[in-house]
Amino acid sequence: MAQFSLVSASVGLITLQNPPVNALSAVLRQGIVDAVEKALCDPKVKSVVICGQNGIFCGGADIREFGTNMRGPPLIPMIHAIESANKPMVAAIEGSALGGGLELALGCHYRIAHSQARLGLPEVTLGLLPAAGGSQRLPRLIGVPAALNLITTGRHVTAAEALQLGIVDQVTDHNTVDAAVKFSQSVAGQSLDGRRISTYPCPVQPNLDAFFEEAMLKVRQSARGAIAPVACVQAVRAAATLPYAQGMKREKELMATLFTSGQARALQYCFFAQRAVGRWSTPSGGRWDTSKPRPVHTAAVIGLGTMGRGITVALAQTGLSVVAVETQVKQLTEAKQAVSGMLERGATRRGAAPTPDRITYSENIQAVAGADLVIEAVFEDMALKEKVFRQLSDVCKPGALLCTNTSALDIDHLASQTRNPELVVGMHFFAPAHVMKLLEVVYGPRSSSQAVATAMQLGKKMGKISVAVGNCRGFVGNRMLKPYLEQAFFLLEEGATPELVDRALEDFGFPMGVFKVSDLSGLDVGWRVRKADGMVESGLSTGPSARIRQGRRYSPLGDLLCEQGRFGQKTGRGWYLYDKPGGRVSKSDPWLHSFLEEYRVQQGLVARRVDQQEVLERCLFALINEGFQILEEGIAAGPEDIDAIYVFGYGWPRHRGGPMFYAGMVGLAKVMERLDHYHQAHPDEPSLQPCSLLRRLVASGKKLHSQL
Ligand SMILES: CCCCCCCC/C=C\C=C\CC(=O)SCCNC(=O)CCNC(=O)[C@H](O)C(C)(C)COP(=O)(O)OP(=O)(O)OC[C@H]1O[C@@H](n2cnc3c(N)ncnc32)[C@H](O)[C@@H]1OP(=O)(O)O
Repeated sequence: MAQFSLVSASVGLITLQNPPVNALSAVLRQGIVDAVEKALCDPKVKSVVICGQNGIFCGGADIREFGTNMRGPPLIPMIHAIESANKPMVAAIEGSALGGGLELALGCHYRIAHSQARLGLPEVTLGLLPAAGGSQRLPRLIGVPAALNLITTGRHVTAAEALQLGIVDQVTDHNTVDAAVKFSQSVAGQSLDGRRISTYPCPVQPNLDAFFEEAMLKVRQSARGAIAPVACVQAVRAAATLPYAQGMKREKELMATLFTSGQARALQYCFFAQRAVGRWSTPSGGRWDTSKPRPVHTAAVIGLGTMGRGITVALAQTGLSVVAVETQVKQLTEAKQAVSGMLERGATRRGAAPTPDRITYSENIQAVAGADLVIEAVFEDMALKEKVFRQLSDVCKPGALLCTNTSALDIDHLASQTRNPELVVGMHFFAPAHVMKLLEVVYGPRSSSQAVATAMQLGKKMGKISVAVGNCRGFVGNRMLKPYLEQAFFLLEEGATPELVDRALEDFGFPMGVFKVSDLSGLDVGWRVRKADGMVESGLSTGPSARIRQGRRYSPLGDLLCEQGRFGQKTGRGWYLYDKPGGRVSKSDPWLHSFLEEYRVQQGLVARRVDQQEVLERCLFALINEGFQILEEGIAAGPEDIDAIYVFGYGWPRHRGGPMFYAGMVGLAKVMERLDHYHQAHPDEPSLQPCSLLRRLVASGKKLHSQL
């Protein structure tokens, strides 16, 4: 609802009340309409201030209402009524004014913001555009380039930037409502003719056509198939070229297409999934709302390779004291330099002071004795990690949480090396650890719920999307990646090229195809793992056993490239060719194509035409099938956990909602039917055999996601 009160004898104060973020639900919209009417009819009221309850102006339209039978007064006439009012309407912006919240403020005649406030039109991130006049008013207020930037990226701006851009009229460090009330009194009675943004002409943009052509090109490139950014450009173009009323008509048309699109549903699902993963639970009964995290003031990192350095930076940026341990002197010296460089660059980006003084370096593991939490980030080798955990168990203070940054190894086995296995959890960071948003928090059967809660809370403080997952080989993300990679290799054997496979995946929306990613992260990484698993046979043998391991199909292609020293970008050659070792720009490699042809001949394989649809179905449906298996085993608590992991850690296109959501969009019956089809053709590939949860869901007609 919206509360109306009279303050300072002549100011009508309208307070939006819809916790937690004052989203513009039907009830709140009705409340605003009623309160505005009251204010305008009351002769005592000479000016009006609109503010939000609990330190937040408004988080925008109520996203939960989308896709339902929307009732209540619509936003556009409500905002027009505010703009056309004959008493000054002032928005007092604290906390956030986002989406419909900022559009409401743009309907006001003046905007006063607190210095800590954030403003933005993030609709594009939900698959929409600012369709309550935002796409038409903002360009008129701040000019086309600045508005286009805000609307197509959805970025939030600080109050200082909003002032500089001209979105707000005043910024205060004091009580915003008081400042707005005072301000409103000072302008009461003045003409409002120049204050109604919809009446402004859009500032002239030179070379309009060329400007929008270039903008559209850029947006299409970065959108990777998302339709909302493109519609946002079209809406701003309408603002720049059409009178306001026609621009509004165009805004409405464009919104109508977006509003019911699958992409909007997927993006809005991601918004809620990102928040849902914070409400974790474990099979043993641990829960986010009943488990109290332990306080962490000092954290320690063991091992300062690439991952350890990133984790050290991420911890220091969170404001913790960090003890960083590296037993090799040369590595330690290099790490100190690298970490301070990363901190400096991070500080420059954020406009903050660097924080190297929070880090103490040591060559001795004894230095971690006082830490509340230790993250082991040594080389991915079980024997080495076992040794470190035995040492930590001796050295650390009672109650200290022991975490391992492994990407696949058994957490429970490591816990068994310590005196307090309940204090051991995995914290699987993604490289670069100070940049990537995802953190898998891995609990073993003996991890206490307090240990999980502590790691989850630390992840949140570090700005990560933390997802609690169970203990199995590769956890959730890497476990699902295995069948995806396998299928990509098999497709090469059957006639595809790395270019064809990568193109299909990039057209789907991944920033990089599987072979480009493999070149970037290094082919030797997987090779080492496969060797340790006894999968690698040196040289190329022929005959039926050459491509079978442990009774299932196996492709040695990656091993053969590694034997040639082709490790990807770092050696300048991998699945692609680079101009030099460390080069970033991939080129097709004729050698690789001849190698594949020779390989097929040697193996008696006849190349056939593989199309994009087969690439997508085999790679993605095999990955999704593993996701269902993971759900069935209870390794992930729900589909949102898997989807968040893939969207935030593996480049899954957000506008497709994550792999499990995508499966629902395609239709579970179709996914199962295609898997069955491919499994019949390739009976030696168990990852193509639909798992029993998928079969049961299809048989019962049940859905995995309520949104679908
Ligand atoms: C045929 C065509 C017809 C079309 C007619 C339609 C006309 C529509 C016209 C205009 C449309 C306008 C579009 C919008 O306004 S879309 C919404 C834009 N706003 C946003 O994207 C902001 C989203 N929220 C946030 O960014 C944050 O929540 C923030 C406000 C910054 C607060 O952050 P924080 O303090 O960290 O809190 P949480 O994010 O955890 O949120 C707390 C809970 O509140 C829920 N929430 C937040 N925002 C909304 C919202 N706008 N609607 C509904 N619910 C919201 C959030 O999910 C949390 O709850 P839970 O944990 O249960 O998920």
